[in-house]
Amino acid sequence: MSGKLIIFSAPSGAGKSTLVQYLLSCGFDMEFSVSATSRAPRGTEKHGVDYYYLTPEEFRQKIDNQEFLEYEEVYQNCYYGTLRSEVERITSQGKNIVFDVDVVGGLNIKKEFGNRALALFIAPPSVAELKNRLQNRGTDSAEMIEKRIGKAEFEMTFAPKFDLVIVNDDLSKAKAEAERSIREFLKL
Ligand SMILES: Nc1ncnc2c1ncn2[C@@H]1O[C@H](COP(=O)(O)OP(=O)(O)OP(=O)(O)O)[C@@H](O)[C@H]1O
Ligand SMILES: Nc1nc2c(ncn2[C@@H]2O[C@H](COP(=O)(O)O)[C@@H](O)[C@H]2O)c(=O)[nH]1
Repeated sequence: MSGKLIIFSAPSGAGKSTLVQYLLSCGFDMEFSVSATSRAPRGTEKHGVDYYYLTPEEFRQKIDNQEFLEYEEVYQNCYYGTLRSEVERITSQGKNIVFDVDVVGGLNIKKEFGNRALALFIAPPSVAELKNRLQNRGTDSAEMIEKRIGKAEFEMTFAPKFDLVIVNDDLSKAKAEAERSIREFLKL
């Protein structure tokens, strides 16, 4: 028994978490892949629900033990990665798995799983709007927002490598498009 993989990647602030949370409420037979990170929990985030929170040393130890399917040092000394054990835990039960990962991580998962994975790129309507969204979200310092925006311009160049690009301008249209593409991929 093995489930399928659905990957959401986007520059930070484009709205992938918003779309993933919506899709998880739609009744699809799929579970969220909880990533590991060495960043500190924000607000009400919980260990094992939003992320597995590790120290940078613990994270590097797992890299050395080859426990990651993919990982990135997304910002300096701030790692994010997908544990092989998480993917195995979910897909071995025949359940589909949904990922919310950065652009390079998403392409690495797609490369490993080929047609068993659907890779969706969520694009913002513009970089200016991306900055607005990060500022309005209120979770990051001005310095961190600048880092995220700097990375976004590079990440946008990877959009053509994905199976589908969804422009998240009107949120309800983006939700409908994501839902439709997943139904088609899962043949529902
Ligand atoms: N279509 C939209 N129009 C306006 N605001 C939006 C839209 N989609 C999402 N947002 C808002 O933009 C902000 C960023 O969205 P979200 O946190 O989902 O982005 P993300 O891509 O998951 O970012 P990160 O990678 O940093 O976790 C949130 O405050 C969210 O409510
Ligand atoms: N390559 C990976 N990137 C990941 C993973 N989990 C999350 N992320 C990405 O990191 C940034 C920042 O996230 P935040 O929670 O600090 O806002 C964002 O783009 C995430 O998608 C992962 O397992 N691998």
